[in-house]
Amino acid sequence: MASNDNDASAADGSGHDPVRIGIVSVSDRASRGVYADQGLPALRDWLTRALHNPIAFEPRLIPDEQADISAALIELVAAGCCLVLTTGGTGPALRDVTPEATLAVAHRQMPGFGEQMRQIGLRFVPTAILSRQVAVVRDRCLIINLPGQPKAIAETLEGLRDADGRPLVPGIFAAVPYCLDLIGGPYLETRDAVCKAFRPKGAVRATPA
Ligand SMILES: Nc1ncnc2c1ncn2[C@@H]1O[C@H](COP(=O)(O)OP(=O)(O)OP(=O)(O)O)[C@@H](O)[C@H]1O
Ligand SMILES: Nc1nc2c(c(=O)[nH]1)N[C@H]1C(S)=C(S)[C@@H](COP(=O)(O)O)O[C@H]1N2
Repeated sequence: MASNDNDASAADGSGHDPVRIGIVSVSDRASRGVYADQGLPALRDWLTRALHNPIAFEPRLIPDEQADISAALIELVAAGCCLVLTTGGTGPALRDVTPEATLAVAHRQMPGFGEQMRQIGLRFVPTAILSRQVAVVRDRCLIINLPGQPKAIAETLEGLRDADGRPLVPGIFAAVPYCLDLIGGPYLETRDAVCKAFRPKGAVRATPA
């Protein structure tokens, strides 16, 4: 049974729930300034395009250090984030520890996300099989690992469309709003042109006027 007990009206008067979202870029080189971080802008851009909800972003740029990543995730959940998206550090290299850091703070695992993310990735690159990305729930927050390639962020969230814009492989974000409903989070509303969220009929709320 979906529990939408967070029915607070939006601060912007739009009728959409305001949401706080953690965005975490995990990269040794970007955090040292060797190259400019593209992870946080890509996450911010995609979420802003995809959601009607007013978003307060909580950005973090951190090196591939397991303890630092876990600490950031714990802090973001405690700060009231309903969703945290990480990018980077999911591969098999010895410095890649984002999945371990995420599992260390998990209350529950959500294996379906990892399964689907690798299926999507394989439509773009054969090396998607190397990504160990996971998704977990901590308290009322969903935490999802995305790969580090900046282009992989939209690919994974949005999926793949044919030349006419019809979905070929559903992106994982389609399942995120209903997941948040079920764990007591805010009601996310997506822009269908970017990502059509799926909810069972009984869980769909009337559109704000
Ligand atoms: N935050 C980022 N900003 C820009 N490009 C990135 C970022 N993170 C990763 N990339 C690019 O994607 C590639 C694969 O990402 P991965 O997370 O495996 O990084 P990496 O090779 O471990 O290096 P680093 O942790 O120093 O970014 C990188 O080699 C880099 O070209
Ligand atoms: N959609 C998508 N998934 C992808 C990729 C990509 O380009 N697009 N790159 C893959 C590669 S090359 C690797 S090594 C793994 C792990 O990447 P990470 O260490 O940057 O997280 O993600 C994979 N998943």
